[in-house]
Amino acid sequence: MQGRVTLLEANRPTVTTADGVSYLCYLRGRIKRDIGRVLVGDWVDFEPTDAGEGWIRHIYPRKNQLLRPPMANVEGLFVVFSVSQPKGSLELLDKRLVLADLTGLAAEIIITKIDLADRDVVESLAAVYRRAGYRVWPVSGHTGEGLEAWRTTPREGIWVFTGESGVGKSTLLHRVLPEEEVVVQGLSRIGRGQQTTRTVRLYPLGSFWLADSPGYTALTTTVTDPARIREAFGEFRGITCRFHDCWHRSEPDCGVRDKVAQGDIAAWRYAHYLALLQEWVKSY
Ligand SMILES: Nc1nc2c(ncn2[C@@H]2O[C@H](COP(=O)(O)OP(=O)(O)OP(=O)(O)O)[C@@H](O)[C@H]2O)c(=O)[nH]1
Ligand SMILES: [Zn+2]
Repeated sequence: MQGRVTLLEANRPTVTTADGVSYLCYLRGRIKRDIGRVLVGDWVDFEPTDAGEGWIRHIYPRKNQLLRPPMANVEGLFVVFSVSQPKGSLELLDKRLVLADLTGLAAEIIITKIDLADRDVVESLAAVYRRAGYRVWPVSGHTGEGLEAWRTTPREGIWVFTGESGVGKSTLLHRVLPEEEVVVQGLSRIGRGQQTTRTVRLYPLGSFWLADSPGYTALTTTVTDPARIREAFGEFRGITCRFHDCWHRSEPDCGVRDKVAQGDIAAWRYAHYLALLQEWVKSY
């Protein structure tokens, strides 16, 4: 049978099939040797036992892999942002969005705590990111406003919350997942070594899977091609510059800089673009 690893607890994967049945599985020694450890998100073939458990026989190749939380085959990130209490950093937001893009992950932006925020501020922020090509969801984890539209939008695969501490990620999780099923995140020791790993569980949420991963999502990349960073700023697309390969830095007749000067492109987005170029592409 085929299924997806939806939980890894004490080194034992739980595999869930397309019809929603879960099997607590074992990993054969040979697979451990050949593939290493199984990750939440892995697609596997397994052999069910009479006792309702299963033996994993095969792990399918992974499309991608996150280090923290340790997961495979992630489709996208919900980058959670708050304009007040705490006021989020737009620099970190842009960095996360670009890193997601470079890692091959989709990204959508959730602006939460809108019950505490100035609506005009939320709307103008949303407009900037929609212009850059993102789906933006203004919501409140407290009143529930906006959550239905976000949750019921069709998506595929596994989605993970990410964002700064205290922004309201766990509040959103508790709001959309069935109360009795949400396990409090714990630290569990895995293997013989000293490393500790947080468990992640996947929940089906309409058309997609939501991971109840803890706050921090580690994304790292080594960019050698600065064009990838330029492409990650969707609002630059379709703008004409004198040079078709313009970096929008100090080149003459740069359409992007004109748009920034006119206020059509947010000055902070442009500033973050320049900063990221500098930070990641040292030789540039
Ligand atoms: N008014 C209001 N408060 C919220 C909202 N969402 C979360 N909070 C509050 O903000 C605080 C932090 O929320 P959490 O959900 O714990 O934030 P988190 O992102 O999971 O935080 P970390 O675990 O540190 O990463 C809590 O006191 C919540 O009650 C919201 O939509 N409106
Ligand atoms: Zn330009």
